[in-house]
Amino acid sequence: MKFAVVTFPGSNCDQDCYHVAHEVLGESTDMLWHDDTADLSEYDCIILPGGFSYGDYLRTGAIARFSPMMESVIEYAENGGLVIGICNGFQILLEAGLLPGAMKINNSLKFACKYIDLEVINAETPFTNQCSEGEVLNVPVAHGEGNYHIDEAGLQKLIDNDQIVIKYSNENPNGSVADIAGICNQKKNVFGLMPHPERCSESILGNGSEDGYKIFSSIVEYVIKRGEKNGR
Ligand SMILES: NC(=O)CC[C@H](N)C(=O)O
Repeated sequence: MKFAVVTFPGSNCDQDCYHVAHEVLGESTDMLWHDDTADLSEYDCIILPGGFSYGDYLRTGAIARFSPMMESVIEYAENGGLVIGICNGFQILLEAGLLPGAMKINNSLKFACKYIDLEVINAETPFTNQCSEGEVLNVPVAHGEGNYHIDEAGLQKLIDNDQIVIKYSNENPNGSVADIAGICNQKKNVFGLMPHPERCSESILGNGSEDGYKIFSSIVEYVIKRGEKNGR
């Protein structure tokens, strides 16, 4: 399969995502630059990485959302392409309107940087099929603006459509509504999460968790199965 990672000015997890996709998973992976547009149809999954795009000015993701490459990503997502936005990538997906809701500054007004337990709520998405429902994953968070907000009607929609993919388990590090750590769109092809699975996808890092690998291997598994179904 083929991944692409988009780099924005201020991205700081793009190389980590590339490393996991290319080195750890062993999949073909391209780096794309925010200021280009591209026909993304050759890719099986686009990764919007974490970081501080445009210095987090205005609101996180609010400027990056207008990058030319995001026009291509929006078109790709609307055609059913897989998109995963990690941390700042999630913030960009919200600003781009590919996912519902908005991000506020953490309730603590402090940057939260720690390992945290997550509960898998929906294990039937392209991004979580290697997990089981209720499984707890230990994955680091690192953000100042991860306080996910959505109004009551919006939250009910997320619940009704099984769009809440992962929740904070023991501790909510930012005050997000309903302990939400990651959501997908209604069609389940766009996924945004605040925690960083690319930071815990291999044992050599020595941090005791490789749980992030399950998110990336879910994507590979989904693409393989989809290919088999389509006779590819
Ligand atoms: N690790 C990141 O992606 C940083 C997230 C973000 N820009 C924040 O601090 O909220």
